[in-house]
Amino acid sequence: MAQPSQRHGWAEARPWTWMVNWLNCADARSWLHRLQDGVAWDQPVVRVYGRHHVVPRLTAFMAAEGVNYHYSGVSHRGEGLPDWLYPLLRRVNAACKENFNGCLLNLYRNGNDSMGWHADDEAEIEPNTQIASLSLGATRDFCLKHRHQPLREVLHLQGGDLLIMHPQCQKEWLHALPRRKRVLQPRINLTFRCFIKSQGL
Ligand SMILES: O=C(O)CCC(=O)C(=O)O
Ligand SMILES: [Fe+2]
Repeated sequence: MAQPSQRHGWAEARPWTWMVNWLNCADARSWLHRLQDGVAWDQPVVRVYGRHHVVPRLTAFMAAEGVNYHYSGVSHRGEGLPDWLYPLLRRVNAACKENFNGCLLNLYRNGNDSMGWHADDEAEIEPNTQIASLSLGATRDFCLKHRHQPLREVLHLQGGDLLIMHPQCQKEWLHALPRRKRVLQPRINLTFRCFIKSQGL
């Protein structure tokens, strides 16, 4: 019997590639600790529909000089990628066949921290490039829903998993990381992105 999605012609392949255990346990744990202790984490205030909110997680931004990135009233400026990130960046670049020049980092201190529905479709991101999302630490549910069709997915992302979001993922789908009260351990997520550099740099 055809699945409902096939009967309605919605059986196209999903626009992402999920690489489970892309980093082995030891590497995933050592990157988690290094990032937890070595990154200057911040808790920005964002403006959404004219109201100010403290984001429910900690964040950091790392990018090449000349990259400027704005979302929800928050501005980030690239100051060069740190040398210690390159061994990881080279592996992510090779897995995705991209040349990422920036990374947004999120630290979810426990299951109370979250991220709402959105797509990473800002004008500063190079069109038709992949976004690579590396998970470290606690397993969390990563939810996706199609913008126009009744399609939803939940991926249980574990420490060491690499999720490659293809360009259609931002065009046609939204994603979110909902609160999960039972999760007590921290999780770090890095999203590697190709940013358009400002003119003249
Ligand atoms: O934490 C995650 O898995 C998602 C992060 C995310 O969507 C983002 O940084 O844009
Ligand atoms: Fe995102």
